[in-house]
Amino acid sequence: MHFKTSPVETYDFVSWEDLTRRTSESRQPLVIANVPLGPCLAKWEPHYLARAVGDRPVKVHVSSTPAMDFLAKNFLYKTMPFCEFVRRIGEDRHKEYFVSETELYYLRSVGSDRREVADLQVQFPEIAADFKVPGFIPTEDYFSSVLRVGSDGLRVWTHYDVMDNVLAQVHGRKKVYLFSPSDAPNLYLSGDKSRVVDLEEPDFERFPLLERTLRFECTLRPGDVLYIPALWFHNTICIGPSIGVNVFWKNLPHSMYDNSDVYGNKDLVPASKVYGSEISTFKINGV
Ligand SMILES: O=C(O)CCC(=O)C(=O)O
Ligand SMILES: [Fe+2]
Repeated sequence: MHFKTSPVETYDFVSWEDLTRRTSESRQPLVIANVPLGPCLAKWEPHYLARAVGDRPVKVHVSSTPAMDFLAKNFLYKTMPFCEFVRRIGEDRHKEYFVSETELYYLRSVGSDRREVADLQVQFPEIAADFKVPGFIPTEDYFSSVLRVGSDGLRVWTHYDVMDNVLAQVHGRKKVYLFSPSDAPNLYLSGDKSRVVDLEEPDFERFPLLERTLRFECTLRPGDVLYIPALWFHNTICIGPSIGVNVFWKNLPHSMYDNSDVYGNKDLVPASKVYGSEISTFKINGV
């Protein structure tokens, strides 16, 4: 058994205007190569980040298996100094560890309390100026900028977000699988997350409807930016220690978004009025 696959369309960066046109016309995922992301492309690697940010504590995901599964909760959240976290990202085996000497780590930066949105300028002022927010995002619609750092092989579960998003790769590579929102009935969803975590060799016996899906795929290299339209499912795998930033923005009228949503993944206001609040309660601690 297998499913159909398709590469994500890829273009070389031309201009921000060109990107505005392409993303608003197609609303399909796109990879844009050679994007001018600023000095981060030359500077960011684990040692540089460790020196620049220092020992400020960060809350990270710690997983004994590469495939993190939000629904099965097969990982822990632990707080450690940022410099210690990026040092461990580069190790195959750890002298000090929480669950196993080969455990993997993942940072999805967050605000300093449950109401603060992730913003590179606020939580990582030492390095924020290195990263140029892609210039086609309307300033008034900008929502958050999220630092994403992960160990080699670390996989983030299949989910969707409710805002448009660009995922910029700065260091290392990242494999990304995507599915259209029209594949939702075939993805065994629980809220905004899929029970199917392994999309490389999925269990077709357990998830036979997967055969009906079309899996889009791409591998991001430093300087590549992936446009992930709102509601598209995505699943990511770090290839080598990986550093990137994603930026969410409000592509719809702002009154459509839930004001208490700091992750960009709560149902839109009209949807939660239809479904009721119990569905939205799935969505705390999302990515
Ligand atoms: O890059 C990752 O690790 C996850 C990215 C993601 O979920 C997003 O950009 O919305
Ligand atoms: Fe996401």
